[in-house]
Amino acid sequence: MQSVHEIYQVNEKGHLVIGEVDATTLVEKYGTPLYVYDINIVRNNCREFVDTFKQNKVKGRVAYASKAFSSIGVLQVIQQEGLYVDVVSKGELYTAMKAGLPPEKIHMHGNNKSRSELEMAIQHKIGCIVIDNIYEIHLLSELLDEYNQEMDVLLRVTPGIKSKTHRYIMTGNEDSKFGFNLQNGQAKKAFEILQNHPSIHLKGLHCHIGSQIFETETFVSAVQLIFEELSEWRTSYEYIAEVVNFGGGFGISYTKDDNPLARSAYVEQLIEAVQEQTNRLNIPIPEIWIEPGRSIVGDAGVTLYTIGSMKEIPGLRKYISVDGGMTDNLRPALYQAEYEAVIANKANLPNTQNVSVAGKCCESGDMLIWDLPIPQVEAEDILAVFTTGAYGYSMANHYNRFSKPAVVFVENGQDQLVIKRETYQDVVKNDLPYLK
Ligand SMILES: Cc1ncc(COP(=O)(O)O)c(C=O)c1O
Ligand SMILES: N[C@@H](CCCC[NH3+])C(=O)O
Repeated sequence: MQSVHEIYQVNEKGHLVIGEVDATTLVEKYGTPLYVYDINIVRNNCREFVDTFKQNKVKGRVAYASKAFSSIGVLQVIQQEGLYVDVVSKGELYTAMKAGLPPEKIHMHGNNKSRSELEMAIQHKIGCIVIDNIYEIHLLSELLDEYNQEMDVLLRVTPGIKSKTHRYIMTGNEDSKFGFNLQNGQAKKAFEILQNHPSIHLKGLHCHIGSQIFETETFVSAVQLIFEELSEWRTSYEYIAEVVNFGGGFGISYTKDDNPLARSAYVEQLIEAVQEQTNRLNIPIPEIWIEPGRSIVGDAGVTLYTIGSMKEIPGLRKYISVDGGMTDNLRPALYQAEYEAVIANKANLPNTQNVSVAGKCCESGDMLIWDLPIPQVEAEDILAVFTTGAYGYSMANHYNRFSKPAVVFVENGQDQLVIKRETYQDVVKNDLPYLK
């Protein structure tokens, strides 16, 4: 596999170019750390998913999992590309509404939706709620009565599949906090409550087996298990699902060692597996919904940092420190995630040393990259870390009271600020003095 940065160009000055804009110009204009998104990549990723359904002449729906990166600007792009949006909180729902998404194009997830989250979903008349547990069924039912409203739902099931990914991002295994267990009859119990419910309309089943998955066998197993269940419900209750939703989880390439399939290949495998099951069971093919997050925005993002201090421990390691770290990218600390990077202002120089890139938080574990080949560098050089578009800004935090970086979109040579850099006033804005 090629290195991820090989998709980027380097200009005659030897500077990295993102979306036809010199990365060093962006740094001069907006400062660092800076998240930069090439919006053409986001658009192409959306289109690949949508077009695969069209080409296969199957009714499909692509909902962007906005947890990967939620902002008004990105959701406007998502809407322009015709996608739906999935949200997991009031904050994500609020952002989607502010971005102008029609409420019927919004789905809501969550393993512990609160009364007020469900109320907000009902008040805005969103398109679908993915129900996760029995408590939620009762709460939703009570609220729908109160509001004299109805709601389309999917039932989230955990099929008991261990997807081949990091333990923290598996969600389809039996021992998971998400969804109704298929094996032990919990899903069936939920179905029995919902089958003739006056205000909750069960459209079908949902299942998300995990994230950053490189193969399709586990998706195909999920399809088989879901249809086995649906077949039982058909025999016992004459129930026919209108929708099956297989979530997101399609892997992307962070380093040259990652070998994801094409986006279209994940979708084609899902379609094929569903068709096989519906043919076998002789039932109409339901709509197939998916919820990609990472594979929409992940490879579109690059984070630019300024290099500061450096330290060499002879015979052991050379550290270079940057002006961000686990506050803008939690993934290395949380999942030992690996990244590739280049020196944006020296992108045409040969690599002559191996370094470890440290963040500036007070944690030894705040390391962004352990082994990075780079040319000779000095303070003030710019480090560009690739593939930071998913779960970067969305998991950014204020540890050590760092302010959150700015986000810039670039497209066809134009750049635009879409999230302002936080100020220190922003950081303390909710603090109140303790008056005694
Ligand atoms: C229910 C659900 N849908 C979709 C996603 C998006 O996953 P990914 O970003 O891996 O595509 C997630 C996150 O893993 C999720 O929990
Ligand atoms: N935040 C995770 C993925 C979790 C997906 C949400 N269910 C990551 O960065 O890989």
